[in-house]
Amino acid sequence: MLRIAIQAKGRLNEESVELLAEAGVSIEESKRKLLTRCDDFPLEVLYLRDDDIPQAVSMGVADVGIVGLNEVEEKGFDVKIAHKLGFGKCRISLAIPKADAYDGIGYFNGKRVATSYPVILSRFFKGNGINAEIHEIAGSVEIAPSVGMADAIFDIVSSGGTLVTNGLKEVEKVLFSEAVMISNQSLSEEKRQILSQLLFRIESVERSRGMKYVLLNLPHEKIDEAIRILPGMKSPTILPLAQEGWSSIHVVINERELWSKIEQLKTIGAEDILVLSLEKMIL
Ligand SMILES: Nc1ncnc2c1ncn2[C@@H]1O[C@H](COP(=O)(O)OP(=O)(O)OP(=O)(O)O)[C@@H](O)[C@H]1O
Ligand SMILES: O=P(O)(O)OC[C@H]1O[C@H](OP(=O)(O)OP(=O)(O)O)[C@H](O)[C@@H]1O
Ligand SMILES: [Mg+2]
Repeated sequence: MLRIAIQAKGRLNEESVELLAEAGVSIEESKRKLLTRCDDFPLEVLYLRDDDIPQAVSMGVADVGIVGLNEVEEKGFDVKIAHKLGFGKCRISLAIPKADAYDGIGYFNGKRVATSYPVILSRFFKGNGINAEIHEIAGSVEIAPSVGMADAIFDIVSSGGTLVTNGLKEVEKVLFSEAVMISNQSLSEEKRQILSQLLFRIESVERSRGMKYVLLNLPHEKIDEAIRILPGMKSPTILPLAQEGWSSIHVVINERELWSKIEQLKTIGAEDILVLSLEKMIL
């Protein structure tokens, strides 16, 4: 049995639960306690505050965890980053009052900077030879300059909307973060195997993201041209249709290229085109 810690509530909770469900590991909402066993996979789910996940994993209270890279860096516990998960993307940035002129990082010398990430910030300042005063606050960091609590801030930015609302501008992007799967450094062989099974499932889900399954009908003599339009992809499946002289082609296409490929296929005579979502790609 592997024990995974995920955020109890907040920004990463929903997507963590969803990812596990897509990997065939379902947690019944009705059964939800702080520690829940999954029915269909040897996994126990422990719900924690995100701040506590790195320590729980490093101590072995949980074997693995889903948490923002920012928390892993800030807390500094010895854990392994087993997989980047691609959601909860944000950055931690330095921001200053909009009206201030910014002429480089020397701006911060002698300034008071409010943040919930003092470790990452002091490492950054140290690395850049900046001597600033760091004020640790737990939340509502963006309000600090306008109430005179600080001259600048160091906090999470995603759309940048919160900064604009508070009359601030982003001047240095210090850390790019996303949700990551962390693991304890010394998992037993059995737990390591469950984790690699879980990661295999997660990778199959990730691979299918943005991919579409396309079916279309085409005259036999156009098949070579169709294959040329679809280079770089695994060879398409070609099945004869009951109608003489026609085939059905099945192919997986990246959503980004979908319309341009379909337009090209139509010009060579493709008909009856069906585009389906792909749930999983297991290689
Ligand atoms: N605006 C955002 N856009 C994208 N990701 C974000 C954003 N804000 C935070 N995150 C990511 O989501 C994580 C959790 O954010 P959340 O605001 O839920 O944390 P919290 O308030 O500290 O929660 P908790 O109650 O668990 O301590 C952050 O550590 C960060 O990795
Ligand atoms: O650049 P933006 O898209 O505006 O996002 C950034 C904001 O998002 C987070 O706060 P959240 O909304 O989670 O509220 P919180 O202060 O309760 O954490 C973070 O602390 C920033 O304040
Ligand atoms: Mg927190």
